[in-house]
Amino acid sequence: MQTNGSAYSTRVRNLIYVASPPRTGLTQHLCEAGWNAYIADDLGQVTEICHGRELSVGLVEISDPETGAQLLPQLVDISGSDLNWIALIAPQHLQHAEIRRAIARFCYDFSTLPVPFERLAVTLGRAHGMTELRQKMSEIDRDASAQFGIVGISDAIKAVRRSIITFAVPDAPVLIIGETGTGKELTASAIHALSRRGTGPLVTVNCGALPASLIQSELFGYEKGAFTGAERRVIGKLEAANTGTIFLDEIGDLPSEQQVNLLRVLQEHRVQRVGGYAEIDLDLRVIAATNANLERAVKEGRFREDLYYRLNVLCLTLPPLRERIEDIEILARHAFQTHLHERTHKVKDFGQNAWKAMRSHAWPGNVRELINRVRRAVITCERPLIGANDLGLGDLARAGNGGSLNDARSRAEHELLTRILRQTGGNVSEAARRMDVTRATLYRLIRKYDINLDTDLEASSPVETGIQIRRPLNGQQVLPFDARQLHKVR
Ligand SMILES: Nc1ncnc2c1ncn2[C@@H]1O[C@H](COP(=O)(O)OP(=O)(O)OP(=O)(O)O)[C@@H](O)[C@H]1O
Repeated sequence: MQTNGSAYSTRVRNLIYVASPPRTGLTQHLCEAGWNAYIADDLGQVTEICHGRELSVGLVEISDPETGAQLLPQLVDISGSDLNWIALIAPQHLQHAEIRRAIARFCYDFSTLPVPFERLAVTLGRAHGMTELRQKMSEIDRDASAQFGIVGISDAIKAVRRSIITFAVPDAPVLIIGETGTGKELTASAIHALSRRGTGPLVTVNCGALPASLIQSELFGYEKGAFTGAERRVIGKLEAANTGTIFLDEIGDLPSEQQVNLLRVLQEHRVQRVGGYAEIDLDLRVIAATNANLERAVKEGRFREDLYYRLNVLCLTLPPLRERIEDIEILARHAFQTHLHERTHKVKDFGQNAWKAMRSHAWPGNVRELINRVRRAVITCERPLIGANDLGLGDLARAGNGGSLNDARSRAEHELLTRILRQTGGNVSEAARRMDVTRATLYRLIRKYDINLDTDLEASSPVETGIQIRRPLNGQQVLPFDARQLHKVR
């Protein structure tokens, strides 16, 4: 039921009034004071009313302290945390500790019955004002916290955004260090876009995804007839990045022979196509990224020291998501909004246990994993609130702290799995052989870590034959995610 009071007010203020039965006098007052009051007497009606409406205040009458204490968290779960609840309660019921606790935890305010409407009107007005203020603040926060498409409010991510601005000005090489999915490519794109080369190309090469035999021609290009099958001249990635930026992802995986060649290009600013004689002048900036410990690779002789120092002029480290838990909510909300148009049901927010699970999860796949989990939940969740199960984190809603031995094992397992899958270009049979597990186990791990072979191994090259997963693994829809928020050429 709805009572409409918009004739008395220039601005519409929507309120939900939960009572069984509703007080006729009160609904009339609400109407006269300019409230659109939606009246509900059970949770089903609350769900229906809350869906798709901009409500600012909830008014709930507690007729029994015990059921009331259970009702309040359910109301907040249905309405989402943006709505301010005000409890109306008889004074004697306030003797029950349970209901006092629930009101303190889940309500914006309360009034004891009978309540003069003038007083209640003030409380309602304040609650409405607070909701509006919060919405405005979150809009402002959202804008400020998403500069260059890099969302986050933690000190660490703020420092990253400051570094991006600083590093965009000079033309010096940048080395970005961070685990998989922490936003290395996004950061490189932002530096490029802000730099004087921003109108030039940004070319990405995933050094870990290319077999050694192909890297040379991929980077340097080749002339017609340079080798069997070279039927025409092909421009390499370095040449394609001329006047712009080349982003060398997974630089630690570059084979040593190519490390020498790259070093020469960086020193001489010139490139020679395979099978060609001409030296082509290059004017480009290099941004490299690694999720491996390059210093250790240098010490162990796997990575050239001179190349390391040439690349590591400006260095930026991206912290893993588990070390900046304060970013989880804003990132999840950002992913939720981004993919809301894909929802198939009435999903409108995250439930309490989803937040709990997200805070407990170790996020071995970092922001990429979070985006993919939220996206999948938005599409598949059939209820108004996304739960931990919809995110595939059901177990964590009950336990987990991110720092346990199991979490560490999971991280190591995930890292190895992604690396091998990249190296094999997504070839499951080959990856299973290298990891010494059966294909069934590999499929299980891929599902466990929510790895999407179409997008998570984006730059992988399908050079090796064998079974390539291009279809859903568990009967669910494949959810590709477009990482390219800023322009680039692959
Ligand atoms: N702070 C952030 N805000 C918004 N989106 C982010 C953020 N960090 C990462 N992402 C998104 O997460 C996904 C993974 O990011 P990106 O590809 O830049 O990570 P990466 O560190 O380069 O990963 P990998 O090492 O696996 O290549 C992308 O979709 C990117 O847009």
